[in-house]
Formats: sequence, C-alpha cells, structure tokens
Amino acid sequence: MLELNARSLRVQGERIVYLDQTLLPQQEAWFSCSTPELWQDAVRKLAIRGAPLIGLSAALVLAQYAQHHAPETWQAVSDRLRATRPTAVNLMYCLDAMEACFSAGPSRMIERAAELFMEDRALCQRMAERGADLLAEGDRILTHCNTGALATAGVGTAIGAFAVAQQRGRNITVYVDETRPLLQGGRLTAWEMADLGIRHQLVCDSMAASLMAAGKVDKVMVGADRICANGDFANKVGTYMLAVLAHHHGIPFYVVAPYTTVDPNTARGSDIPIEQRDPNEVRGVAGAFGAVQWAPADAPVWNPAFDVTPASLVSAWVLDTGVFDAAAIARGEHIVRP
Ligand SMILES: CSC[C@H]1O[C@H](OP(=O)(O)O)[C@H](O)[C@@H]1O
Repeated sequence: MLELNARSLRVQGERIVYLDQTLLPQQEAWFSCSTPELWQDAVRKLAIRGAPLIGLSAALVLAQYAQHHAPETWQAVSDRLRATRPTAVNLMYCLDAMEACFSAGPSRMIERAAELFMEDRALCQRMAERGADLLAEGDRILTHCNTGALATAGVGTAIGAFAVAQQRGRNITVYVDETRPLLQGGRLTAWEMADLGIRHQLVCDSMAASLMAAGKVDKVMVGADRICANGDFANKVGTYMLAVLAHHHGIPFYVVAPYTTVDPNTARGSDIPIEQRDPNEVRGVAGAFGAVQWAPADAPVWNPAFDVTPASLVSAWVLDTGVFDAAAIARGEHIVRP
C-alpha cells in the first residue's frame, strides 16, 4: 500500500488527504482530495497551494483516478487538472510526467507519482542547503508569501533555506510579508516560523520599503512559481515590488526553487500566464471562520495572483542543481536537468 507523508498532504493507499491551508493557523483540519473534483475545489480556493505541492497532489490524484477509469478518459482529466492554476509550472511538469506513463498503465502511474513526491523532498533538502550557504550569522531576511513545508513534500524552498540555516546555528531573523490579499505570509509563514523556532517579525507588505530604508534587511529570499528560460520569474503578487526595492537599496535578492519550477519552454516573463482571481479576495478577507468584507460590494478590483520579476533584478537563482548568477542564466545553465 502506497504511504506518503508531507506537512500538508498524506497518502494512505487510495486515500489522499490534505491539510486545509485556508483554515490555518487557527484550525488544522484534513479533508479528502481523492477525486479530480475534490482536488480542483481545494486548489481553486488555495486549501491546497504552493507550486510544488499543487503538482505533486495532481499527479497522485490522476494516478488514483486511472486505477478505476478507462484510459480513454485520462487525458481529459489531466487537461482539467492542468487548467486549474495556470501560472505555476510544477503542475505542468508533474502532469507531463503522468501522461508519459499512460501507455505503461495505472500501476506505473502510481509509482511515478510516488517518485515525483520523493524527488521533491530531496530537491527541497538540496536547495535548502544551497540557500542556507548564502545566509550569514545575524542575517535579517525579508520573505514573501509561503514557501515552506506546507507548500512542498519536504522542508520547503526559501523557508527550507531558513530552516537549514537555523539548524546550522546561524542567528537569523526573518521578516515575514503578510502577503495580501490571501495572507499566506501572515497566516502560514508566521505559523511555520514559530514552529521552526526561527526569530521573525510579521510586517504588512506596505512596510517593506521603510524596513529596507531603515537598514533592517540584509537579504530578500523568495520562492517562485515559474522561472523562464531567460531568468524572469513569476511569484506571488508583491514579489516584483520587493525586487525593485531591493535593487534600489542595494540588497541581494534571491529566488529559491526546485528545477521543476524552471520552464525552458517559456522564453521570458511576458509569456507567463498570470492567474486572475476572485475580486472578493481584495474586497475583504476570508477569516478561518467566515468572511469579513470591508470594501463596497461592487468596488472594481484588479486581482492578479502573481507578478513577474525581470531577471535583471535577481542577484542569484538558488536551485537544487546549483546557484546561478546572471551570466550562468544567460548561458542557460539553469535549464540542465539532473
Ligand atoms: C514553494 S511554493 C511557491 C509559490 O507558491 C505560492 O503561491 P500560492 O500560495 O498561490 O500557491 C507563492 O507564489 C510561492 O512563492
């Protein structure tokens, strides 16, 4: 019987369950995503979220579906899963891997889905160690959104680097952007920092500039949802703002991601599809036990889930396969698969 355990995803035989991240940190509740429909509903509302985790869970759900449905139906289901969140490329990477196993049959699909899960766990550890190598004693690091164990099968991406630095005895402080509108930082990263015992302070996204101007930030380290062939990358909206601010203040800006987030088929940032989300997410905030709305119900809203940061604003790309500067990116060295 297949058994997999991650911080927010568990598989026991045919049962696939997830920790509902919309309820954190006030409530830890697990629900089934054992069918494509249950998975899509959970991903659409970010109950399941985080680029790597979205891809891994999709692979497991599709492999599970294939155990009980005719092969003629598999591609249509894969396409439906693929369309659920278009920006993060890990979803496409994992579903591509599943589709490559269609001819080998359902048993191979389950094996491959489990391989992807364990691969991500190993990728997290390698990129966390490379990221931690960039963090010095006493560093104060600003991060955005949530890139921890909740979003992956392992220790996380940028937060994984913080965890390894902590394990190495580095005395770091993490400034956590709350990350409007869905507050992944304020709800999830603050929760993970406390769980990891890492000194941190929660700040509003609008405070990042003053924090840097006050000389309180030594580095910025974020995750990614898609890294292009030229090094431009998409990440949670608000990331580009941090990159511009870091450039202005001469602060190193690092992106941490597994190689499965690199998309050689997307040439540049302007080619990345950016998911537009429900206006009500900006008009109010969905608390753990209900929604609070403060803006006028019909207030016009622009709510892109991600933004794109040009490669020119990145100090280094930290992948499991290595740390790449602009020259390495220009040579395409980040696209080499292990
Ligand atoms: C290691 S997760 C990377 C990425 O996922 C988050 O997006 P979301 O919360 O919408 O799934 C955010 O962009 C993180 O940086």
